[in-house]
Amino acid sequence: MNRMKLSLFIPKTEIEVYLERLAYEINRDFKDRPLVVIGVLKGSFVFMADLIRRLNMPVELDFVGLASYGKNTQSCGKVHLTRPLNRDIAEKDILVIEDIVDSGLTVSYLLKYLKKRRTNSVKLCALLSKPSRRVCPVEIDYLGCEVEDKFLVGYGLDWAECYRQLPEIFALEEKPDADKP
Ligand SMILES: O=P(O)(O)OC[C@H]1O[C@H](OP(=O)(O)OP(=O)(O)O)[C@H](O)[C@@H]1O
Ligand code: HPA
Ligand SMILES: [Mg+2]
Repeated sequence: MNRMKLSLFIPKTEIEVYLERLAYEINRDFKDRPLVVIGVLKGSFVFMADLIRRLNMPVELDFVGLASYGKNTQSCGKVHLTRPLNRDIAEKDILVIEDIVDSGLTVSYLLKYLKKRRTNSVKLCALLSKPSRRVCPVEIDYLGCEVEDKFLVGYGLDWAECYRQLPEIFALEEKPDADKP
């Protein structure tokens, strides 16, 4: 990918509206029930940090590392487990945190992985969903917003490991090439 530009896609103020609503829904549904919140690294870490500080119930955190994009804007089709879950989650209520559900491959892989662990319940919270790109059907229990088919970066989302630190979400777009006819 060359000659790329960033266009603001979801500003901070809008991200905050999604955070408040999602936290409200999770607090309402779980009340004081303790939750094990599992973030999918690396993309979810910024969203997760902001969301958990709005949760009222006792929360334990853990992480699982999954990757399938690398330097591409499309999944390679195979999900790699880069960090396994290092704790027993039997009988626990689990909330999985994703930055984005795109093809659905990552989350489908994870839900299958968690199903083997005799949890009490597993719910999924994602900030973004790109339904037009879905390959694996996924039920998202708590969703920030649906987005169109654009490659997004910032707020934890990367392209080739870059842009995760941006505080807002941008679309990565090709610059019109002056040399092209
Ligand atoms: O629905 P999918 O098509 O599977 O795409 C969603 C996943 O892809 C991204 O992870 P990535 O593989 O880029 O790893 P990263 O989180 O380390 O950036 C993103 O953070 C999600 O985990
Ligand atoms: O739009 C995206 N941006 C960054 N990472 C992603 N992984 C799936 N979709 C995306
Ligand atoms: Mg990525």
